Amino acid sequence: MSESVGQLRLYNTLTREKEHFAPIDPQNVRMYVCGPTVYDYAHIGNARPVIVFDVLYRLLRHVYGADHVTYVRNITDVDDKINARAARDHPDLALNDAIRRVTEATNAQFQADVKALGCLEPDSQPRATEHIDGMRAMIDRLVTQGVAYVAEGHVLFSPSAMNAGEGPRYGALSRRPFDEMLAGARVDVASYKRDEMDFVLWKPSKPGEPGWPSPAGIDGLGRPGWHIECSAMSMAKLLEPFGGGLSCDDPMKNVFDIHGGGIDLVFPHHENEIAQSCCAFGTDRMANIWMHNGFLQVEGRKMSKSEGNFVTIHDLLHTEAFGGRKWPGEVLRLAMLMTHYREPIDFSLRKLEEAEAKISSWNSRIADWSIGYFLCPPDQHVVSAIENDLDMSRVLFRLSELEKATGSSEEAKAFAGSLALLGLVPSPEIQSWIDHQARQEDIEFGAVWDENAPLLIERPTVAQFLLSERLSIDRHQIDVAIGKRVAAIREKNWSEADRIRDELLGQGIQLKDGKDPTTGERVTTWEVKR
Ligand SMILES: Nc1ncnc2c1ncn2[C@@H]1O[C@H](COP(=O)(O)OP(=O)(O)OP(=O)(O)O)[C@@H](O)[C@H]1O
Ligand SMILES: [Zn+2]
Repeated sequence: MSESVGQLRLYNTLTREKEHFAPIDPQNVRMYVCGPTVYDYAHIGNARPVIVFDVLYRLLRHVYGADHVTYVRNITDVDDKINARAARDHPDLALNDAIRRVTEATNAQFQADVKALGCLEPDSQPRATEHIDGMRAMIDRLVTQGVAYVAEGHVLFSPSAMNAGEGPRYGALSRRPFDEMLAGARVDVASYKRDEMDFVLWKPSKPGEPGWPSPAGIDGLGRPGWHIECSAMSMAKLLEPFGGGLSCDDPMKNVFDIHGGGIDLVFPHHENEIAQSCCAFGTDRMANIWMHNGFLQVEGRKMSKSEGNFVTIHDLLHTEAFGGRKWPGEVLRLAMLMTHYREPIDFSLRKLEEAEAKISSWNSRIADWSIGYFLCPPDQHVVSAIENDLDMSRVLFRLSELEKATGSSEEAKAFAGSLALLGLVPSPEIQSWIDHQARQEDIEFGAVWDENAPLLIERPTVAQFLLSERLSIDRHQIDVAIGKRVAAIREKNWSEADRIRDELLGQGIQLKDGKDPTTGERVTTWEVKR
């Protein structure tokens, strides 16, 4: 753990205050973020929570240690929108096969998209369809407790039954008056509901639709509602392995640290998650801190599929759909991080250009300084700024100070380490992949390398940059080896001289012996073997 333990402050939607963060168990800091519903390409608005919570994840790993943080981001692979898309796109297939096609392809695309945006993989990415048993068990518990009821093959949760009890209040997170919640719920007013506010935990499936044996003694197959999915997946991944869950009545074992998502999820989704989990476990909270990112907007309106004002992450990375050109992942990432995560962002060409100018000036500074990102610890002021509810404007200010440092100074190294902490450099996996590729004879930097590696396609500047960075890390080592070889040649120890030459060649470094035109002395230079 670093010395900054205990400095972290996060804005909590539950209390509407910036709070000091104290993990329930510093050995295992637990965070859950609502992930995508996989039926279509993710748009750049969907990338905002992924990037914001990736920065928080990286910070938590820095503060508490990489092995002491569990980050779960779910994949919603059961949803009516998915069924509709599957039927439309694959009319020739049985619905369940069509659904599998849609969810697998969409999920693979999402994973590739967010990786290109520099996001680490969460520790766990549960799929709703793998946790139906947990959902059924929670639903049974809620029915037994009298806060949910069966009607016409559905199971519904009753907020008014919850509020009639002793426990936490429904509506505490969104703090909306009941009538406003009614309007905002956008729930269909179905005949089987006792109350308009009641929301679906389980619904019957028609023949041919995906379905599982139903809970609460209902005959026939059915499927879960969206909200119960997150309650069950957070239970399975953040509570059960640590002694919590439905069979445990220790309240603290059934609470985790941080729950996140976009601001649109506060109501009804998160309100409903809280209602389900708190009633099922008998706790007063589901998670201690609730964090929500603001919208990414276009001309003042939320970017969304239904508005039709969206551009996909894939299109930004790989096509010329936006601004007539492609945009590298780190530029998109920085453009997102230049605004505080709770503020709205207006997505524009100018924003991307501004981010790109910063990235290229930073990259060339680091290349000039010959510093490796991953070897340097981040600057403490940058860490403190991120710890202050991800205060990116202070981070950017500090980076602009550090950028003025001189090469190989502590500040220069702290600058490089800070960019690594922010995920603004390609990940180590990508870097080692590039190193591997660089050793292949037929690699031409600047070319399209591999259609199956979309991350690197059309990103020659990053590739070249990484190559120079890799070499700058090794440069000293190369110079030392050349010095030893010169000494061996002087002693006429040819076998040792050849051994050193071959060893370097094995690392992709080709030596060239020549003579200085004026002094006539032997000069050895080197280049990357092509
Ligand atoms: N314009 C946006 N700005 C910021 N976050 C967003 C935006 N649109 C969606 N999100 C977030 O993306 C995450 C994934 O949500 P989901 O897959 O349900 O997308 P969505 O809400 O269906 O998108 P859309 O509104 O376009 O239909 C959620 O956390 C949601 O809050
Ligand atoms: Zn959720």
